[in-house]
Parts: sequence; C-alpha cells; structure tokens
Amino acid sequence: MIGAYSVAQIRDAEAAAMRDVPDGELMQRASYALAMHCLEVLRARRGHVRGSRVVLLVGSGGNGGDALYAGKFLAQRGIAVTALLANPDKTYPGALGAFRAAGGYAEPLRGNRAATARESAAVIETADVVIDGLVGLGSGRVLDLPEPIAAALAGHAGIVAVDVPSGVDVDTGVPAEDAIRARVTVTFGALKHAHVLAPGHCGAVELVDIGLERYLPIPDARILTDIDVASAWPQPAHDGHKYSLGVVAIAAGSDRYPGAAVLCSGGALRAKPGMVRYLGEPHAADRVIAAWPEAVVAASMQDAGRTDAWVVGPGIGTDERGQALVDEALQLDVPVLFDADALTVLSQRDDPLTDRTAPTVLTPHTGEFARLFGEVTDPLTSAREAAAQTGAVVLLKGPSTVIASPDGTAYLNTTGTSKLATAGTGDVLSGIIGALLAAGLDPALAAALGAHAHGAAAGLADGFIVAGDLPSLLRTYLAQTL
Ligand SMILES: NC(=O)C1=CN([C@@H]2O[C@H](COP(=O)(O)OP(=O)(O)OC[C@H]3O[C@@H](n4cnc5c(N)ncnc54)[C@H](O)[C@@H]3O)[C@@H](O)[C@H]2O)[C@@H](O)CC1
Ligand SMILES: [K+]
Repeated sequence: MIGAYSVAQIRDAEAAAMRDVPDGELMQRASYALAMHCLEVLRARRGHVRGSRVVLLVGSGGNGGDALYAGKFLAQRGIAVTALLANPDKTYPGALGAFRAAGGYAEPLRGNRAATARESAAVIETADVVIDGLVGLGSGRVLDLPEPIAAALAGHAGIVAVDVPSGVDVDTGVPAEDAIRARVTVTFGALKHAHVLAPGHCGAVELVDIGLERYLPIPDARILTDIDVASAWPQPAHDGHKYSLGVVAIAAGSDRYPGAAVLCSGGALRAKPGMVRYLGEPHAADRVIAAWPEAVVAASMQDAGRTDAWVVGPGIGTDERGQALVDEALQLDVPVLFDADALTVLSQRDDPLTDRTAPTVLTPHTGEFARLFGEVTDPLTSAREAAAQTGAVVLLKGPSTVIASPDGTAYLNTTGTSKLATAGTGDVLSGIIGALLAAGLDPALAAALGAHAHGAAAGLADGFIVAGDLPSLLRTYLAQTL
C-alpha cells in the first residue's frame, strides 16, 4: 500500500522535517534529484546531454526555488539554462543568485508587450527540456499565461513538472483549463492526490526520497499495488471446499440484455474459486450456462441457497422486474453490490439504504453518480461525501477510479487504462468485486482490490480489448500475481 497525501499533511511533515535538518537541505535534495531526472529526459530526447538547452519557468515560491537550484546543477554540467521569471521581483531567497553564479541566464517571463511574450514563447519552443517550476503545493488556480507562451507550452513534448504540474489542484487533481501537461512529474517525499487523479497532466510520476518518510502521518488516501493483491486476495486452503471462500450470487442481465449476465458471471467466476449462483430470466440464464457451465442457476433471491454476497444490477432494466429485484435485494442481510440499472432504480427511491444492516457497495460511473447524488465536483470529494451520506462504500468510476468508505477511508486506483473504455467492462468489474465481498473482505478493500485487478488485467492485453476478454485476462493476471 502506498500513501497519497493531502497538501496540509505534506506541509506539516515538511515543517517537522525542517526542524531537524539544516536550513535549505530538503530543497537541495529535491532539486538535485530533479536535475538528474531532467538529464534522463534530455538523454531520451537528444541521445546526449552536451549542447542541449533547458528553460526554467520560475514562480515566486519554493517550487521556483527547486527549479532554479536544479538549473544551477544543470548549468554546472555545461548545459545552456535560461530561467524565465514569472515574478522577477520575488524569487525564492538565494536561489536566483546561486543559479546565476553557476552560469545560468535569467529574464522576465511575462512582459506588458506582446513582443515580450512572443520572445519567451520562442525561447520555450527551442528548449529541449522545460522545467515547470511556476507553482507547486500552492497550485490550483488558472495560470493566465499570455497566449503565445501558453501555446508554446501546450505544444512542448519535453516538460518536466516540479512536484506537480502547475495549474493542477494538488488535493483534487482538477486541472485549470491552462494547466501544464508534463512528460514527467518529479515529486518529493510522498505522492499527493493529483499524482493519481490527474494522470493526463502528470505524465510519468517520479517520486524522490528527501527524507520525509518518518514525519508523514497516516495517509489521507491509499493506493494498492500488486503486493496488496498477493497478500489480500482470497486463496483456497489445502482443505478448502467450494463454499470455503464464499458464494456470490449475480442478479444481472435479462432476456433483452443477456450479455451483462454472461460478463458479470465471468468476472465473478474468474476472481476466485468457489461457487457462483445466477438469477435471471430464462434466455439470459441459458446464455450464462452456455458460457459458464460452472454457474448454478437460482430460482429466486429468497430460495437461492447459501449466498454470502449479491451483485445486483447490470442489464436488469429499470422496469417492474428490475425494481422488484432492487427492492428485494435491499432487504438482504448479506453484502450487496448495486451497479448500473440498480443504481438508476435506487436514484428513484428516497434514502433507500437507511434500513440496510449488511454492507452495501455502489459502483456508479459519473452519470449514474449524478442521478444519485448530483454532479461530481471532484472524484475524491464527491465519492467521500456520497459514502458518508449513504453509509455505503462508493466506487466512482473514471480515468482514476476512487473508492470511498463511510468512515473516510479512500483508495485511489492507478491501474485504469483507456482499454477499459468499452461496453460491458463494468459488468465484469461488479462480478469481480462481488466475489471478493462473498469471501468476507472488508467492502472498501474488496472494491479497491477489484478495481486494481480489473485494470491490471486489461493492461496485460495487446491492443484493444472487448469486455469478454477480461475474465481470461484476470486469470492470467492472478496467475502472475498470487
Ligand atoms: N517546504 C519544503 O521543505 C520543500 C518545498 N519544496 C518545494 O516548494 C514547493 C512549495 O513552495 P511554496 O509553499 O512556496 O508554494 P508554491 O511554490 O507552490 O507557490 C508559491 C506562490 O505561488 C503563488 N501562486 C499560486 N498559484 C498561482 C498562479 N496560478 N499563478 C501565479 N502564482 C500563483 C502563490 O500565491 C504563492 O505565493 C513545493 O511544491 C516544492 O516544489 C521542495 O523544495 C521540497 C522541500
Ligand atoms: K510545478
């Protein structure tokens, strides 16, 4: 498990660390590592470092200080480094002098004249690497750069962001419209939320150790890795039997949408050994059995036999039958995951979860989320508020899926891939999570492990996938990981 920290947590940890280490030491560690990563990008882009040109975008705070000190190290290597100062009257104390002493050249970034902006844009365009040190932990507001400069940055393929791409809100990952899009983001001490929630702006994230670890509190949010999958995924004991890891039942699909039934059952069956029950209309049940003869068809929710968790919703429709399934599932005293059509039905009820005694997991995409709770402001805050309001674990799907639990625990998923942006992948995900719920895992952990494995499985495929590929990809992923 890796921690993702809030700005307030990082600022507290830095303040505590700075009481123990000599003045300026943390920034020296950060900027030296930053310079080393810039050398790597230069080598990747040019094949060598000699004769290359680096431009620094320098803001007034510590982020600009990091950029200037990194520029000092690069200038000492004989690289031509130009600093463009966003606020020439205010730069980080000592940094500009050190940069100039090493042979760096500095000029203002913004001018009142359009010509000045165009000159800065030309300097940016000819740079092999641009170091974005405009704003770091204080980031989030619109940068409001003159148009030629903004255009030069938007078209640059060698931007290295210091700590976080300027203009991206560090706690929510929400980018201002002119936020920097980096090739690499070099961050210090610990990951912050934006590194997971704004992958398109951060590019590759490099975490540098500056000695903050022992000052960090319990992280505000958690990131699972394959190691967590290996240690927490349910695995059969030597004397295990088909019931040992729990039985999941799937109420998905309909005669109109039989595919959802097949996909959801497949996700559940490939997630762990044991038993999967299926409840649905006859044509859908036939299709499930044809695809997965291992599934056991149930007659009704009440007479399904031993069942340790239910998945209700994908492809059930929102008509009377779908509504009846949801209402019946609300009464069950085992964990229930509501997805897709079930979420739409729930959005038509007043406070439907108040009488639930066992855990509930909701897995909306942003549209379903909006129907239930209103528009998403930012994924982490919105998922947390929804979980607190309903008492359910809320998994909000998106490029970076967020899982929030009513007690405030949150997981940020890092395995998301655009390969999953295809019909039916959510049905497989709900089946996987249902299987983990049936095994008795903590519901938020079950949802987070499911999302991690689902994305990681998709990532194993060459090229595009269809949802039906996911169960076998999951099998491969688990074989490699467990
Ligand atoms: N404090 C420490 O110990 C360390 C800090 N480090 C660096 O210092 C950074 C934090 O420094 P600061 O606290 O000075 O904060 P920043 O450098 O992020 O921001 C400083 C200034 O930028 C202004 N600003 C914010 N948004 C702006 C916008 N859109 N346009 C123009 N100006 C804007 C703010 O008003 C503030 O005055 C970190 O992100 C990291 O890069 C690192 O050197 C590691 C050690
Ligand atoms: K930055």
